[in-house]
Amino acid sequence: MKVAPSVLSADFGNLQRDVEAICEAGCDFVHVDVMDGHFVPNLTIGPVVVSAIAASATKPLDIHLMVENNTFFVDLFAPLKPEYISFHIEEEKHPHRLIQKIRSLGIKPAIVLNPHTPPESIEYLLGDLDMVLLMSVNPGFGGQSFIDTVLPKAKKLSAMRDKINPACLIEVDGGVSDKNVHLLKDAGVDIVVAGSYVFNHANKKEAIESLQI
Ligand SMILES: O=C(CO)[C@@H](O)[C@H](O)COP(=O)(O)O
Repeated sequence: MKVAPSVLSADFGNLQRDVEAICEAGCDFVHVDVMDGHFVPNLTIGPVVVSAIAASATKPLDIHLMVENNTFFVDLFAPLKPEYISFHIEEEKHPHRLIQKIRSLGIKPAIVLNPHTPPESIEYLLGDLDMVLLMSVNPGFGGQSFIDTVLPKAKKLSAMRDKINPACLIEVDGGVSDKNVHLLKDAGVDIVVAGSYVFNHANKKEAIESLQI
């Protein structure tokens, strides 16, 4: 299991220190939550702060867009050369076109599904994706409880992925800890995003390693 700590739970007064700390502690990706105050009822960071994160990070960025105008934000963040840009299927009229655009910029395209969105909604996109991100909380905030219906959903998606595009990774985000990571692994998940679990832990290396099972 690979681990992408969510910077949303970092101390923003000491962002450089916290980003360096998770990278030194052995995380696999740095997960960056971009919220516009419209698609979700919260507002986070834009390209100025994300470029400061990129400058401190020694691990690849995994940018999760929670925004209304995906194309505008893809253009804003592409120059930072993240590993992944993920966008919500619920907010995109032309997801296939956007996948092609992200790939043409040299970035791996990923799609995010909210807790209620079925995996079948992306059946005909799966072959073109590098990753699918399943939300296990309602997007917008860190520190929420894990919604366990993501487990059968991840299993279903994993079976679809094995048939259609075995190289496509499955990531789960929200309420992840050492208590549920084994269940996620059994369901076929490859990457977990963890915010409060990693940043509230006294020893970040220990926290990250407890998820890298
Ligand atoms: O995208 C989001 C929330 O919208 C997540 O990345 C959270 O930031 C994860 O935080 P925890 O649930 O692990 O505290």
